[in-house]
Amino acid sequence: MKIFSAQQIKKWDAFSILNNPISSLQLMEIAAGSCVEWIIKNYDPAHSFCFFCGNGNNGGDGFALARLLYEKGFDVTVFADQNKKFSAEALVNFERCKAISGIDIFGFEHFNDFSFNESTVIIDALFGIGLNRPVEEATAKLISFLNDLNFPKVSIDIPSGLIPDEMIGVNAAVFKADHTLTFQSWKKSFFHPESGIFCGKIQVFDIGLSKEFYTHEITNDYIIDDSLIHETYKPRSEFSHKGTFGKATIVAGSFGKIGAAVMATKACLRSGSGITFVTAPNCGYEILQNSCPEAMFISGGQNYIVDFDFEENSTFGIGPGLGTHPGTETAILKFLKNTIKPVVIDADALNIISENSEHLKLLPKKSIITPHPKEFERLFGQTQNSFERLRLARQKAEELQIFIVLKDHHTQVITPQNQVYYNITGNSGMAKGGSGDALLGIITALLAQGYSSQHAAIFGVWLHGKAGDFAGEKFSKEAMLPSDLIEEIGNVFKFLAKKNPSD
Ligand SMILES: NC(=O)C1=CN([C@@H]2O[C@H](COP(=O)(O)OP(=O)(O)OC[C@H]3O[C@@H](n4cnc5c(N)ncnc54)[C@H](O)[C@@H]3O)[C@@H](O)[C@H]2O)[C@@H](O)CC1
Ligand SMILES: Nc1ncnc2c1ncn2[C@@H]1O[C@H](COP(=O)(O)OP(=O)(O)O)[C@@H](O)[C@H]1O
Ligand SMILES: [K+]
Repeated sequence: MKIFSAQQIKKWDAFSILNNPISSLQLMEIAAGSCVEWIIKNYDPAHSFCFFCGNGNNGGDGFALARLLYEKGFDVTVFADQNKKFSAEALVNFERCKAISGIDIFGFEHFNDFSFNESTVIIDALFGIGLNRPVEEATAKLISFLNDLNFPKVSIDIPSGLIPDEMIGVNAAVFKADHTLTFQSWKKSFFHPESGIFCGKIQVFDIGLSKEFYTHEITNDYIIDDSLIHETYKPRSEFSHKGTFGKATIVAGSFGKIGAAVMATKACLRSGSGITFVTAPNCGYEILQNSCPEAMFISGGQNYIVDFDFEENSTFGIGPGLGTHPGTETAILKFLKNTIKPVVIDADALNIISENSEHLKLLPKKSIITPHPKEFERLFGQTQNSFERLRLARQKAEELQIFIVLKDHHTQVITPQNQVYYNITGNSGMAKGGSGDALLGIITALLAQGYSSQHAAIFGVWLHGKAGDFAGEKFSKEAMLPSDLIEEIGNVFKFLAKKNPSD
């Protein structure tokens, strides 16, 4: 799914109104209607709703929603500033609310002495994607007051105070929602940790904006959604043999970190690799042979790797638990100097590369690197926030002609063509040592099976997150282990096969 900037979403609204038999007011009614449906499913009629509506169209959504909820029998109170000019649509919906005697409307100055009750739900319709300057002090006070209230909080379209495509200012006043009900598409700020933290759970409602605009409007930002994965996933042919699905070699482990090699190798085996090798130091021989009997062991040294062979037909995934011993460093750099085939690189292999910026030039074109934020910083330098980090990653992916998998809650896959694919699978149960090792194994297996670097990276992060979600459901986010995630990879493939109409 494409992601558009706020400016593009506004163009999309305008295009839909101009080219379809629908008015701005009708769109607002549809938007409010979709929120009503969600609210009815999630809150029983004993709840009372307090609306905080601004003067733009986000406020208009709020007034329309307040009226529709009232008509469904809910108790509704509205706060708004009648002294400021409303947008045309907001004014119509404000007047419609005002005409209903059962809806009380108060000025913002009364928020402090209003008595909220136990069943209150706060609806934030102060600002939407039209916010174009910092929130004024009085509104900031209101937002801070609302944030301190211990009631469920729902934002309409975007939490008020967030800027849709950019980093928020230091100490910016932002409404902190439990749920964000957004229209038509995700906004970029939902994905980034500094701003995404304000959104709670996100629901996206299709309000019927023009499909023609969606198809033709150009963007470089995408969500990795189920439909993209279905287009990417290649079911296995029954007329196949182990050679059909490639050779993968995991290069990992050192004394005390053989677990990293085990997890990467297991994830690689579970992700469909035809023939799997693991190059590790001898101290891991028995552990690896016992835990991953399907993989062939190749000795790379005694307690850490000091040498490994370049094998033309194999796809290499290098890094988990290697350590940064000078001997390992020499081996990694020698390997990179001798290979031109794309490789997958993580963890200590990235740390070795980051010691000298010249090493980056050794990365074969179309390689995939999978840094977490700290590894990214070691490789490419410090940035002030995740928006800046992404900008730098775009620049580096293009410069080096590699794919960067920037690991985060919403991992980003950055292509050499300057595209960004945001992942929306995965959960905090994966915030544990070992999850990254599994990701390296998964991506290596996909690359070995003939997926392009782009598809291996995109499919890999989605698969990893989805398996993490399945593991979280089974064991809880607290208790699930990266090993559980690896065991769930099979269920993700079953999920994909079931959704494939040919099966
Ligand atoms: N037909 C449409 O245009 C639709 C619009 N929709 C809603 O409309 C919203 C966008 O509406 P608008 O563009 O009117 O803008 P918003 O309602 O997001 O609010 C911004 C308004 O406040 C002003 N403003 C901006 N920053 C401010 C600040 N810091 N302090 C005080 N005032 C400030 C702006 O000049 C603008 O009038 C969307 O987020 C969505 O909720 C939806 O109803 C879907 C259909
Ligand atoms: N809160 C989270 N939500 C979603 N995914 C997460 C979260 N925390 C971690 N992950 C995922 O888990 C993996 C962790 O990788 P990494 O930090 O390299 O771990 P390690 O090297 O210890 O195995 C990444 O793929 C990351 O996206
Ligand atoms: K809002």
